Amino acid sequence: MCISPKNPVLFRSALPGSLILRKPRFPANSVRFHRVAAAARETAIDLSNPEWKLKFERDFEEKFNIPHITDAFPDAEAIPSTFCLKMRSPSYINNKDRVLLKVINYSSPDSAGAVCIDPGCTWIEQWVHRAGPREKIYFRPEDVKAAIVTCGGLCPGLNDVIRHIVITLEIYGVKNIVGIPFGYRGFSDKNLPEIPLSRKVVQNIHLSGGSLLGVSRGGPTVTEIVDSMEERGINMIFVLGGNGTHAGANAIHNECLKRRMKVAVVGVPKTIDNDILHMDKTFGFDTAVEEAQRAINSAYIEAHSAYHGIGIVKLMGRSSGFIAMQASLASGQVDICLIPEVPFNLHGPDGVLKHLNYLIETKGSAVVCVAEGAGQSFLENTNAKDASGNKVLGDIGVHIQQETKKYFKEIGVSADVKYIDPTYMIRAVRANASDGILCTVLGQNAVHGAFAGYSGITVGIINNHYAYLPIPEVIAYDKSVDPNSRMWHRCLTSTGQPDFI
Ligand SMILES: Nc1ncnc2c1ncn2[C@@H]1O[C@H](COP(=O)(O)OP(=O)(O)O)[C@@H](O)[C@H]1O
Ligand SMILES: O=P(O)(O)OC[C@H]1O[C@](O)(COP(=O)(O)O)[C@@H](O)[C@@H]1O
Ligand SMILES: [Mg+2]
Repeated sequence: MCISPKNPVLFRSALPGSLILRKPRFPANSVRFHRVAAAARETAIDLSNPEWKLKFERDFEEKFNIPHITDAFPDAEAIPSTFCLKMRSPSYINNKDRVLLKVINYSSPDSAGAVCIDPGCTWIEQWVHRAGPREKIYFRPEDVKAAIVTCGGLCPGLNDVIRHIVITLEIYGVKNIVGIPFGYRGFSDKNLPEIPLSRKVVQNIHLSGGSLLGVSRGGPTVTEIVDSMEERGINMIFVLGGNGTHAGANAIHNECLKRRMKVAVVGVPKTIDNDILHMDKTFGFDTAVEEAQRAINSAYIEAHSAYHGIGIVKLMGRSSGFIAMQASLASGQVDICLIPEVPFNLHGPDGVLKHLNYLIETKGSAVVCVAEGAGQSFLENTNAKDASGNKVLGDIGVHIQQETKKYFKEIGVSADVKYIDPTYMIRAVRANASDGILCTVLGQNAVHGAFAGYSGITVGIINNHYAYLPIPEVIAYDKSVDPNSRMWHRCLTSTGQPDFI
């Protein structure tokens, strides 16, 4: 039966024979109204003002405006673009071109996944800046010293992005291109020399995973980084990293402005967790999902071939379960998908373990896919942080494995439990074809953005189009799986799992 948001929910638990009355854990209406209220609050919209829609759209345009060199240097000279292709002259993007951020016109807040500004769910246009080459540029290629730095954890596609930044810079005519070794650390560690980059150096780097430049967490302060940039004469910097790296990039941009340095700081979002706001996806995510399927398939084969086999796979996702959700959906072999956004119990009548027993009784085997950030409340909180200040997580995969073994022993049912942790294997692979294309376009657009004179921006794919966004807007908070979204519900449809609360 269908779940009505208006009533308590009657639905059949996956446990045999039990028809139970439950309140929906995510009462759709209240969540949606909460979202309406939150959106209105966030934008300080006075809905009683008849002009509120116009005002919202104007405020949005302002918020998503992308900082330009001329904001601080009104006299900065614009010259005709030096970006030229051998075969033909390129077509340019007009600075006024925009990409629509939200493309669904929800007719009511009850509509699945609806995010509304007002209770009537009025259609509001939210436009962001279109990425690509501009006719006028604000840097003379011969005056440019461009640097590339890759920070945070590894991610498939880093080399592809580096490669295309270098190739595109050369097409503009830049000769002085360097890589900063091992993330922000390379700015302060005197034992780590710059890596000279050219088309020749980067020609084949996309054929392997990892980063040609190396990565790191932690490192120097923003002041030290900008001191070092000043010393080295860097006036264009491409920063590849996640939310932490982008917070750093934005601080670098602000510090450069404070020092009146004419520098373009451009980010390219990198995280297999896919937790960056507003974009369809970040590069490396598709590859990670594809690779994760291999681990899930192995867990399935192991579980399916064993008597009462249970396969458990842990996938990355510090605070968001995108990889676990998408890999579960893609594989079609997962019975239970656990993500940080959706609380669950292991024990008790509605817990995961009881359901595992049901699966063993009915199917003979089961596969669990768990995101690393899920179920952290079951584990000891050590308060430990990594060098970047990220919380060090406990191993939920090991915990579920141990609890599963214990549980089946206690109830006297034999169970053959296998645990696979493929996390670092997934991160280290080279980008697949779709990520390869994404990386190519992002790398090229990062260079176009810098030459166009933008700074403090990042580049992303939005509704299949490429856009520039101001950094603060993409890192305001971590993007996470919406438990009310169609995608999570599709995942639940695929696994057939009940609520574990
Ligand atoms: N709020 C911040 N301000 C400035 N730099 C930051 C900030 N957060 C993280 N960083 C720096 O960014 C780099 C990468 O951050 P990290 O969180 O490890 O990875 P990611 O960028 O993938 O989220 C590290 O060198 C870290 O010191
Ligand atoms: O062992 P490391 O290098 O700290 O990486 C672990 C983390 O890297 C990630 O894959 C991605 O994190 P970043 O986006 O911060 O690089 C997380 O899912 C995971 O918690
Ligand atoms: Mg991060």
